[in-house]
Amino acid sequence: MVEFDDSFRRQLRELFVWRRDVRRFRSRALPDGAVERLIDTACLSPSVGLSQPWRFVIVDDPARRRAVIDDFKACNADALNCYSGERAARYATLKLSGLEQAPCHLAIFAEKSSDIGHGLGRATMPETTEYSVVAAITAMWLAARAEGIGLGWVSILNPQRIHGVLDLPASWKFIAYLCIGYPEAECDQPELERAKWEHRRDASEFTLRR
Ligand SMILES: Cc1cc2c(cc1C)N(C[C@H](O)[C@H](O)[C@H](O)COP(=O)(O)O)c1[nH]c(=O)[nH]c(=O)c1N2
Repeated sequence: MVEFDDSFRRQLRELFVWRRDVRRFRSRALPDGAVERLIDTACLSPSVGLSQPWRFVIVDDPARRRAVIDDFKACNADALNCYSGERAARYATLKLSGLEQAPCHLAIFAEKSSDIGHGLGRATMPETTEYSVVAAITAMWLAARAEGIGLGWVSILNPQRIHGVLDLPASWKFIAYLCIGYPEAECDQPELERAKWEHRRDASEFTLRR
């Protein structure tokens, strides 16, 4: 039996406060085994029916990385076109990926056709497969921060193109593309808040009782 005391709980809260979506990385490589360790921790996450639908693809190949970066640039240009006026000007100033600098690229997929878990919990809500993978990514995000490693989620990508670039089974659904490395700086405030794009709101705004 493991017990957690107040001091641990305070530290855990600080971990949540200081976890950041990181887009600015140092060039320093991650130590051998660091990514595998983060994946190992992510695999302790809950999953519907214990289906463990997460699939991790460490993207080392320079040509594939370049193709992902090109796709991000194209999608980001399209995204900019969806805004106008002051909002467009502000969007253009945002740094929305660390793909060029991050020493590690990790693509994450949900396996939609596996028998693991025997379908439990998925019959009425098949999307719980994807939810399980996102739960694992959140765990990885926090585990990384606990080691001083930064993680940035890039979703400004075309899922079909990423799937093609990485040449994976059709039953794998693209969930996330992560940049991983050592952050240039630590901060307790989201970068989008500092850039005055959006601000973190109080939990009471999103909570109601019935
Ligand atoms: C599903 C999903 C997808 C994305 C993100 C997050 C999540 C959960 N975020 C990061 C997001 O902007 C960030 O989490 C919020 O701004 C809050 O900042 P912190 O994570 O608290 O630093 C993100 N950030 C970014 O710069 N480019 C992106 O494409 C995305 N995509």
